[in-house]
Amino acid sequence: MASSLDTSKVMKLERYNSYIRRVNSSKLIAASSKLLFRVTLLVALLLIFFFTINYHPLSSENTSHHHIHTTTHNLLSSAFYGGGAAWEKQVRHSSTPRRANGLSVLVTGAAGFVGSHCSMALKKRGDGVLGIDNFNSYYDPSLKRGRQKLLAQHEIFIVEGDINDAELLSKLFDIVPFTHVLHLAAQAGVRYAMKNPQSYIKSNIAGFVNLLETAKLANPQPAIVWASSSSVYGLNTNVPFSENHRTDQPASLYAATKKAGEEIAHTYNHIYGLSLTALRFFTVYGPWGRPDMAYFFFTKDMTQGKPINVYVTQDNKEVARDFTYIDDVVKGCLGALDTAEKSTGSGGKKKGPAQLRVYNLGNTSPVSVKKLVTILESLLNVKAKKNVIKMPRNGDVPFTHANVSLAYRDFGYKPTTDLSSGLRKFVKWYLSYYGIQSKVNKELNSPNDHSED
Ligand SMILES: O=C(O)[C@H]1O[C@H](OP(=O)(O)OP(=O)(O)OC[C@H]2O[C@@H](n3ccc(=O)[nH]c3=O)[C@H](O)[C@@H]2O)[C@H](O)[C@@H](O)[C@@H]1O
Repeated sequence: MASSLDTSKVMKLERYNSYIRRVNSSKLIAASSKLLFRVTLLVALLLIFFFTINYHPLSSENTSHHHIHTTTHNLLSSAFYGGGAAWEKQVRHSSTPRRANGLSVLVTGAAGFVGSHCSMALKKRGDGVLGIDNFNSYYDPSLKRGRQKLLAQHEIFIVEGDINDAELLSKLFDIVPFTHVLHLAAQAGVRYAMKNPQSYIKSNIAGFVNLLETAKLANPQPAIVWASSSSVYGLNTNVPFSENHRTDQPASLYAATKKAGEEIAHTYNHIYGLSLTALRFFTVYGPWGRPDMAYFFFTKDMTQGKPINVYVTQDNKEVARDFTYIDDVVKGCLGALDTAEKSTGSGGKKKGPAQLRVYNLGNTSPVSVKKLVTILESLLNVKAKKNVIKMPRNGDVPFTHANVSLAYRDFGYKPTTDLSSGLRKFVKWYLSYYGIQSKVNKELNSPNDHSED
């Protein structure tokens, strides 16, 4: 009896245990399917989110949107980037020349100062122009958006992207057989290099190499004209600066990266047969200029009654620059593009020697910073609050002065705008762009001034 009672107890206990196991396992299944559902939902939402913000905007004017766009673009692969039939159509339309034997030019840094002016000039004469720009915030991106808007009115499309994005670059070269690249995208500014050295390495060295890597593989290989800088002359005291003077004493990291660019250009020309032309720009100024440059922020500070720092050398001598007006520089860039010979390589292989050139694009008549301020005082009709201080040891050189005979010989480069006339055009643009009604000198609107800027 006792044993049959025990047996039934054991059976009951087993049934109970098995019931508990069933309940537990169905609970477990329910819980894990809930979890699975939530994870799937989350992944789907994330995918939708990334896809939406990475979809290439066709004519985005929205800066905050762009900020998210570039940030996420850095996180994700460029597989999501650009693309789409409408986007490709714009790329093709913008880069197609409208004249016989017109060039098809990829302009890097097209929303920049020199880039936007050159893009317009090329388009006006019937060449095809496609821009690329990352719209970074080194200086007020709304000015870059303003230039983008102007370019869009002339049917020039700017792809929003970085020259470090190899996939994007090769995609552009797959779509368009560019004849030329005008490479102006860079981290500019001499003094900022002490604050953010890495940005110079990223844009001026890594970005340039990335572009050259893409160009060497392209078929046809384009001819490349790119922006070097007068700063490569560094501490050279031999004046005026000629292309054969020494450039091995850079005074700033900025100058060193531009000099490195010139050496890298030599390598790609030598190994892959790329046609490469470096243009050493001398302190370019004018309408739609860069707000980080002295003439620009002096104008801003002077109109707001703020003091400005006017540098002198350690031994109290005046600091001077060979200030060069934008229209002259644009003519130089177009001249260099027009005389650039074809690259000789294909599919990454050199087929013969190719052109390798370096030119100064300056104004040939240096003006002191003190004089620059006097001109601005007269144009703005205000007295500057000047702090005359010794030039901080931050990469600046005491003076620059270009010899441009080589550019004159090879493509007729001849600067025609003196600093007063150029600054008049700049100030006129500045006051109108920023909507400043001021007690500005009536002379600004002199009848001789037919500027379109
Ligand atoms: O030609 C070049 O290679 C370079 O020209 C400019 O560099 P920089 O000539 O130094 O031009 P600014 O920064 O506008 O300075 C112009 C002059 O004003 C002086 N300065 C600058 C700032 C300031 O507060 N006070 C002042 O007196 C500088 O020492 C310099 O002599 C550009 O900023 C560089 O990107 C370019 O590569």
